[in-house]
Amino acid sequence: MSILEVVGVSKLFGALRAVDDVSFTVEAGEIFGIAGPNGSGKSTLFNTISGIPFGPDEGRVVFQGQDLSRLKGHVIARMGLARTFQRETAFDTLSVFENALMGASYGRAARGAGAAEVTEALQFVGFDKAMFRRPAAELSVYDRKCLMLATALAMSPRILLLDEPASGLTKPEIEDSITLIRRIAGRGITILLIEHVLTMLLTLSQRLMVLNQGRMLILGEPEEVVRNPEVIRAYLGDRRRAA
Ligand SMILES: Nc1ncnc2c1ncn2[C@@H]1O[C@H](COP(=O)(O)OP(=O)(O)OP(=O)(O)O)[C@@H](O)[C@H]1O
Repeated sequence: MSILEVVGVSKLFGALRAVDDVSFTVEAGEIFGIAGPNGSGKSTLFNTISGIPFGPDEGRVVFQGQDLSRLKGHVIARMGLARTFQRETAFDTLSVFENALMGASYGRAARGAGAAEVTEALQFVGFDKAMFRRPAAELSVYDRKCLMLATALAMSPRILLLDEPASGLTKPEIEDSITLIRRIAGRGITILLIEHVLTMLLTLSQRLMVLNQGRMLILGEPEEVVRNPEVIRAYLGDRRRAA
């Protein structure tokens, strides 16, 4: 059985169908890539799946056999579906540790887990204990992204939605992120990956879906998808901005 089924999902903002009748399934343990030009509906799709901040207007999202479509974001998180955001979100005045603890209290770890899970998640993404007390405001862009990842991992998710983890990173940092995401997948966590950086998408994704104007253009083997002339012309032609 697929771990995630997205069935005819749409999200409307007034007359705009930001996500328009999108359907796909994700298998347990898969890294599933999502590409598409700016404004094609990628982040809105993540919103509708995670319930943060809203679910779909039409269609269904089924996670491990359960329909998420009408559930609140925190309920979905506690079921084991976590996400990160395009912009690094952190409470600047809180410490690195306190930020990740917030994640643990929002997600699955709230059911009896705490400091141990947070410590493990922070160390897993590369923070040593000396960093735990630093305010998030002092972190570099890369470290803020790592903190967002650790916060999500502290929820003990079964599936993780990553929204542009490589944006704003240098080439070596992108390489480090690729390694880290691989290690996360190695823990058995299924990953949905929105990214513009093709090197990351092609290195990590087992399948790649391209959205355009809210609709699925193509879904398939990544190397074939990015060679598809229609994809190159319409969506990826000016996106090869990664090194
Ligand atoms: N809360 C909102 N209210 C109104 N329109 C919105 C809202 N959120 C997104 N949109 C619109 O929905 C469309 C899809 O936006 P979305 O952010 O999902 O695209 P994206 O593919 O993630 O883009 P990018 O690659 O730039 O992050 C865009 O036209 C956007 O302006």
